[in-house]
Amino acid sequence: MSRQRKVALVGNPNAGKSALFNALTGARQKIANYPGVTVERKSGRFVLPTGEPVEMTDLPGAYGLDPTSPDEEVTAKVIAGHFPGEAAPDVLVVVLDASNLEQHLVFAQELLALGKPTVVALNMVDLAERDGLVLDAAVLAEELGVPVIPTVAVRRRGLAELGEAIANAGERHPGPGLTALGQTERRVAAHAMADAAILSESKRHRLHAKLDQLLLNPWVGPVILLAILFVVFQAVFAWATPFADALDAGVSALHDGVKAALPPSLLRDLLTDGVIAGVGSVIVFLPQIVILFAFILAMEASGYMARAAFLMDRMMASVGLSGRSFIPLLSSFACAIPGIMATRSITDPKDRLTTILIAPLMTCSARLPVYAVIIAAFIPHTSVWGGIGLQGLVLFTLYVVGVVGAMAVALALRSSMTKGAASGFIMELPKYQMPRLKDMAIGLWQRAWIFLRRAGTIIFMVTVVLWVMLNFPKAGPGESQVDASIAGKVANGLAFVVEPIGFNRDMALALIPAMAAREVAVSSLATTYAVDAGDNEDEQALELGDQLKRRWTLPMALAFLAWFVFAPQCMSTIAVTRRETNGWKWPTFMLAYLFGLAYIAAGATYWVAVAAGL
Ligand SMILES: Nc1nc2c(ncn2[C@@H]2O[C@H](COP(=O)(O)OP(=O)(O)OP(=O)(O)O)[C@@H](O)[C@H]2O)c(=O)[nH]1
Ligand SMILES: [Mg+2]
Repeated sequence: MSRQRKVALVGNPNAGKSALFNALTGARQKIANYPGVTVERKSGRFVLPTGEPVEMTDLPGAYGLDPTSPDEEVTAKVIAGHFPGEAAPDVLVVVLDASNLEQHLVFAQELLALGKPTVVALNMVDLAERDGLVLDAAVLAEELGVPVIPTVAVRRRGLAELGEAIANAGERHPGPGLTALGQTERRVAAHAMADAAILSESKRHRLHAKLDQLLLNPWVGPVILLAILFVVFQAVFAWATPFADALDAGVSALHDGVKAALPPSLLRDLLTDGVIAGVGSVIVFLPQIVILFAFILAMEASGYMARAAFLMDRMMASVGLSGRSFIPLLSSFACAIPGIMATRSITDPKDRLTTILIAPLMTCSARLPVYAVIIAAFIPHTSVWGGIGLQGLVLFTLYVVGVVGAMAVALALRSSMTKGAASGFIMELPKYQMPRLKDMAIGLWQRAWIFLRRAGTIIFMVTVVLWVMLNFPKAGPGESQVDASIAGKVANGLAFVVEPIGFNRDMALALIPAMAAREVAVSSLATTYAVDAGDNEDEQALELGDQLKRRWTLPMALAFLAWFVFAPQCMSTIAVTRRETNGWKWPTFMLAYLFGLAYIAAGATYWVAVAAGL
C-alpha cells in the first residue's frame, strides 16, 4: 500500500485556513479575526469523497515563501519538505480571501509556481457577496490553471466540492496569468487577475470605509477605544454582582452543609477550611471572567480588535515596538503563556524578545480574582463624577498601570539591552463582521473551562498542601495556630523582607503558594483565615472580604494590589519564557526585574498612602 497522501492548507494570514481545517477535519484549532493566529503547523485526518484518507495540515499564514518571521519559516519549510521528519505535501490547497483577492493572489502565484498539484479554495465568498462583490471562479481558474472552489469555511459551504477537487488534483498546466517571476510583477498580475474575476463591486464597501475613517481617525479613534475599554471594566463589576452573590451564597451553603453533616474531625476541617473556603473563594470570580471575555471575544470577532492594534501602532512605535506586538500582548490579557507563544509571528528577534519580556505585565485573567477581592473589600461601592463606579474605575486603573509599566519597560529595554530599529507594521485589517453567537458561546465556554480547571487542579492542590502546612504542628493552648504552623513559621521568617513595603505575615504567607498561580493568593488568604478562626463561631461567619477589612489597612491593601500589577507570580510563564528564548538568561532577568518593580511599586504605594493619611 502506498503512503498516505499529504494535503497542506496555505495562504495569507486570516484567509480562513484554520476555519477550513476545522471544518474538514473536525478539529478545534483556534480561529480569530486577525492575522497571525496559527503559529505552529497542525495536522488532522480527512477522508476524501473517494474514500481515500489523507493527512491534512494547517499552516501558519504567510505573505511569501521567503520567511520573515518564525511562523512563516514553518510554512516555507513544510512546503519545501525541509521540515525534519516530514515529507513535503503532495497537494497544496491555496486558501484565498475572496474579499481581499488582489492581495492574496500575490502569494498564490508564488505557490502555484512551485508546480505542485494545487487546488484553490476561494474562501469567504459570503463576505465578498455581502460587500457586493460578484466573483467569477471560472475566470480565476482559467487564469491560474487550477480548479478554483468557492467556499465558506464557517458555514461548511463548498467542502464537498473542495474534497472532490483535492482527490482529482494532479498534473496541471500553468494558466495565462501565471507568467510573473518577481514580486513586483506578481503584484501587477494579481491586479489584472482580480480585475478579470471581479464582476461587480458596491455599497457595503463604502459603509465599512466610512466606519474605518471614524474608528481609525488618529484623534477620535483612541477616544472611542478608551471609552469602550472603560465600559468593559464598569461592566465587569456592575453586571457580575448578582451572579457572584449567588455563587457566594452557594459556596457558603456548601460550607455550612458539610460542617453540619460531618462530625468534628480533621477531614471536616480540610474540606471546609481548606477546599471549600480556598477553592470556593476563587470560583466566585467566574462571572467576572466570563463578562470580561465576552467583551474581548466580541471585539475580536467583529474585527474591531485589529483596528485597535492599528491605533496602538503609533504608541507602540514610540516605545520601539511594532504593531505586530499588539496581538501577543493582547492575548496576554487572558494569559501570558499563549501571549508569549504568539510572539513567534514577530519578525525581528529583538522586537520579539522585548515583547516576551513585557508580556507578563499585561493583566492576565488570573489577577482578576486578586484585584476583585481586594477592591470589593476596600474600595467603597460608590459612584464618582456622576455615575462612574469607583470600583470599576480602580480596576481600570490597575490595567492601565500594567500597560503603562509595560511601555516604560519596553522603552528602557529598547534603548539598552534589546537596542535596534523598530520594524514596520504589516498587518492587514480584517473585515467587519457580526460576532457569531455560536462562536462566542464556544469561546466563552473554553475560557470558563480553563478557569474552572485551574481551580480544580492547581489551586485545589496548592490549597490542600497549604492547609496541611497551616495545621501542623498543632498550637499549644493560647497560641495562634497559624503562628505555630510550618507555613506560619516560614511566613514569619519571610516577613522581614516584605515588612518595609507594608506587608503583614498573612500577605507574606499568601505570596509563596501564589507562585504557582496568582489566584492562589486569594484561596491562601481564605484558608489562612478559616484556619485562624478555629472554633470561634463569630470569626467563622465572616466572609473573606470582612476578614481582610478587619486585618488589613487601606495602605496595605493598595500595596498588595500594586505588588500584583508587577510581580511575576507564575511559574508557567517563566517556564514558557525559558522555552521560547532557549535558556535561563532571559527568564532569570524577567524574574529579577519584575520582582524589583513589584517591590518598589508596593513600597511606594504603601508609604505614599500612609503619608496621605489613608
Ligand atoms: N464569514 C466568513 N468568515 C470566515 C470564513 N472563513 C473564516 N472566517 C473567519 O475569518 C477569520 C480568520 O479565520 P482563520 O481560520 O483564523 O484564518 P487563518 O487563515 O487560519 O489565519 P492565520 O492562522 O492567522 O494565518 C475568523 O474570524 C473566521 O471565523 C468564511 O468563509 N466566511
Ligand atoms: Mg490559522
